[in-house]
Amino acid sequence: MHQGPQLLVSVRDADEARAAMRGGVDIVDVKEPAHGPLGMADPHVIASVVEAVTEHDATRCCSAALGEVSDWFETCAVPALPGGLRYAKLGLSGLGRSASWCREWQDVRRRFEEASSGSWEWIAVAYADQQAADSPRLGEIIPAAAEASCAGVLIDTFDKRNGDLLSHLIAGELGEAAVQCHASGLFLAVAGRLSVASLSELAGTGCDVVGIRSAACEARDRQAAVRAECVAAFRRQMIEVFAHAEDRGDWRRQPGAAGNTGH
Ligand SMILES: O=C[C@H](O)COP(=O)(O)O
Repeated sequence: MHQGPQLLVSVRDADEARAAMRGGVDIVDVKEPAHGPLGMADPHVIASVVEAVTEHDATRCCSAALGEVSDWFETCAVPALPGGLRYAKLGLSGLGRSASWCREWQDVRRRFEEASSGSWEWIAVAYADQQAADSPRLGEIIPAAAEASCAGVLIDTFDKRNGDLLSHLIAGELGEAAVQCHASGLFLAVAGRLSVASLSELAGTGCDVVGIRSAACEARDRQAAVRAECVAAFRRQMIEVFAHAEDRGDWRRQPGAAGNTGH
């Protein structure tokens, strides 16, 4: 059994979730890619993915993208999330110059919690292309995530047309982020147009979760459907590359082992 990072695959519906599970995904992330980097799927779709995952294999878990915090400013009501989610995440784009982004993030998190009967843990999201996203900096988000009792931090890219994660942050910066996250009881997930070619650089960073959508789809087109063969091929490479780099990082921490619980 491999002990490297867990593999997260973003899926848009239950069919894609089943394909990702055939390919060996660990964390099934529900996201509508047509609605942006953290596009929220319809709550009924989220519920059907949770059901498909629970039926298939209870050892896998689900996360959901809930859009950007700013998406919910003008909306009176946020939708109720279905039960069975392990993690949820909200983006912070557009809040880079807001002195009150932490409070705005907290307010939207609270609204989702109050609207829903189930519970989950939060993942804070830092965009590697922080200027394009106009989001708070990674260095501000990690302590805020710890303060908010998040389970982890995801570093992703905002503009999916402009480079991958490693074109915005070098492996050393990801390694520093992993050290800071782990010191605060948070796991570190990384994503952003990652491919098998990214794996050797990621292997020394200490990341706990590797997230993909593009690499899980035919021809790396993130709007296309997730294919089991693409997920399986990525997973095989991930296990191999991380096994060879065993002594280079502290990647043995897994989501769920964090000191923080609840939200
Ligand atoms: O959370 C993971 C993202 O959905 C990754 O998507 P991407 O590989 O297309 O950047």
